[in-house]
Amino acid sequence: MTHDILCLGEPMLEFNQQPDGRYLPGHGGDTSNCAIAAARQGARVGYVTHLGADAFGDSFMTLWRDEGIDTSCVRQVPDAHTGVYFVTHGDGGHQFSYFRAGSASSRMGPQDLPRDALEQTRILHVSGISQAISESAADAVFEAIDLVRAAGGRVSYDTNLRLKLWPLARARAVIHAAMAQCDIALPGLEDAQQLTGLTDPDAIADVYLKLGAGIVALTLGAEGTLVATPDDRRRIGGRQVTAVDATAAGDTFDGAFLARLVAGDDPFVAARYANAAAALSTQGYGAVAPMPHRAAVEDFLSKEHP
Ligand SMILES: O=C(O)C(=O)C[C@H](O)[C@H](O)COP(=O)(O)O
Repeated sequence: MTHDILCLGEPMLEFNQQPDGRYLPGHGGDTSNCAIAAARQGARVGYVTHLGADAFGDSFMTLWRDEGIDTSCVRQVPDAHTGVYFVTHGDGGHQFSYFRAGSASSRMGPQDLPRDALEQTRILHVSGISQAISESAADAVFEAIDLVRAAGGRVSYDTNLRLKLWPLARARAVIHAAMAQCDIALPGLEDAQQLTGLTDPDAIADVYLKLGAGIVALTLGAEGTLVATPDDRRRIGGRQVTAVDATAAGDTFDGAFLARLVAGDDPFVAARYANAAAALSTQGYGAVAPMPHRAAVEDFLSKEHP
């Protein structure tokens, strides 16, 4: 199968704190979230990872199959577990606590890559988290990027800076080395401010264009997105909704944005669509459950008053 989008990284079982203190089980992991968001917009999506041969791993296989995501590049391994994380909600928004060290995904290395699938995909999507989980996973991402680009595919990269997983200096070195090989840069504003030391969104977009990306979509939270190409740049306004949980809003943006790019939209039109999808995804708890399908996004956009 030729994929429009192949995502590579670590999925994790999610336990998301509810207003009554109980934890709602679900599925998370940034690149898995992106894969599901893209599939819900109609893209042909596959996922590359290792899971534990455990009930959590089984539940991801069922989830992805239900979402129409190709799992032929996923392996369940007997000697390591599937990662887990908890989401708690406080004054500063949501927080993540991880139980992922030694997980099956973090033990992946370059030798585990599905070379044929990587050489055939139109877009490979990876992130700072895909590289932060272990040195072997970081190496696997670099190798995957080389394979995809040598075969003529494009690479998309979300910074997703997680300082619980690695220190800033190492994150900066690895993320920027990888982004120098990427076509589509998807930094979040707070991540990019820490990674570049700059505050101004336009100056940050310039950094990522200079690194080599042909499209930069810098997400600005509720303010929307700054989309920049070497020839043009525009701020695409955010959508106002009543948000209860922003977990995976960035990943939903990524998946929807990439799905619309492969469908032929220009990056500015794709960002308007993806802003709407991301806003809708904040209206319920959990990473995956509230992600909208295409019809809901179209409906929301049709009610827009510019
Ligand atoms: O932190 C990790 O390692 C995860 O993968 C857990 C989450 O599912 C994503 O981080 C959500 O990502 P955002 O879209 O940026 O909210």
